[in-house]
Amino acid sequence: MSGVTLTNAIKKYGDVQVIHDIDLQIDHGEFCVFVGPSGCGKSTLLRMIAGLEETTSGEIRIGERDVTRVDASERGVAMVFQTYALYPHMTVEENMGFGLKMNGHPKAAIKEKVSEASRILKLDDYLARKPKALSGGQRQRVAIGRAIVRGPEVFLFDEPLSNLDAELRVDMRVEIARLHKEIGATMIYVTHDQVEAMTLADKIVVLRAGVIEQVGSPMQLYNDPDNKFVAGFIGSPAMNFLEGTVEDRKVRVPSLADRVVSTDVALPEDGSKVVVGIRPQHLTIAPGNGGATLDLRERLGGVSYDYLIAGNGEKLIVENREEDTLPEGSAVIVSFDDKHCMFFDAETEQRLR
Ligand SMILES: Nc1ncnc2c1ncn2[C@@H]1O[C@H](COP(=O)(O)OP(=O)(O)OP(=O)(O)O)[C@@H](O)[C@H]1O
Repeated sequence: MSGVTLTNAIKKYGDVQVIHDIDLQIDHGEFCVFVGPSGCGKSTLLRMIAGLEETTSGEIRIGERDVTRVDASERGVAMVFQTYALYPHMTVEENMGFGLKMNGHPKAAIKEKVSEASRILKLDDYLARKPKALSGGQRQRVAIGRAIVRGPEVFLFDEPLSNLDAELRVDMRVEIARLHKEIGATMIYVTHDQVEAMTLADKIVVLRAGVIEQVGSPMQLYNDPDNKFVAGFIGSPAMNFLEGTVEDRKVRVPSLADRVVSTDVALPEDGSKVVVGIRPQHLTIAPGNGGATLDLRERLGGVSYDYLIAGNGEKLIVENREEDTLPEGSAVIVSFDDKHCMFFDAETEQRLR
């Protein structure tokens, strides 16, 4: 069994602490995705697991082994980076087998491992080519192949798709999901793309400023975020947030013409400020004086996104599946079912439950 366990993991660069006391359990065979905004420490945490960054204190285990002070090459992990760094003068086959060759593996064993990886990644037709004769997506597949032939217990991916164009990213995302299904190894994947996180992960770890904000399955984080940060980060387009005031155990939303929202969550005392969160697909608009204006409509085909400006300047996005002809600049009434609202403490940003 080769899950990964972090206990009180801390990373400091000099006096600057960038990873704070991380406790995390990644189960054997799990696809775990680290997400978070730029600079939150995703890559650092991955590199600590890989052994490419020293862990200042705390413990990292792979399966039963404490690998905290173990050399990267001895950890049983293989890493795939954003830049694939293939050897330009070697063929695909030689690139994939190179690591094994350097470790003195017999030729026949290397050939067998490379052909197995090539089968999984559908690279059979390209084995004799040099990297320059491959597309970006094919090159990244070779880089993944290089990781597979090493037979690691844990695969680590550091934003492997961010150099690819949008269409290829989607294809490669599907390939990586398929690869995980086929080989069933533990995989840890870093991205700042929440769509990648949602579609690939069994478990998402949301990081902010070196701290775990929440861990859970994609739908757990989407349906039941612990705080405003996670609620705003998971889901696309992002959840809308509006200022509200508690009154008589309800919430009044000034920017939507003082719409009053009922809820059975535990609200703070009257007069307190709260943040009301509601997802774009739970809002509908109709012409009328409801305190908001349709600023811009973005048509994507089957769906449109309506960008509204509500009273006091708050912005809202509404997902619209109708063929609506309402002109931009119209005054609109925004409707929603109260049960779809979430509430957050305005100070701590924690979810009110
Ligand atoms: N060698 C270093 N010395 C000092 N600080 C560093 C060093 N490497 C990284 N950091 C800092 O650690 C923090 C986390 O960086 P990291 O690269 O892990 O973030 P990230 O979430 O992967 O960001 P991105 O998505 O932009 O790659 C950042 O604030 C960064 O400036």
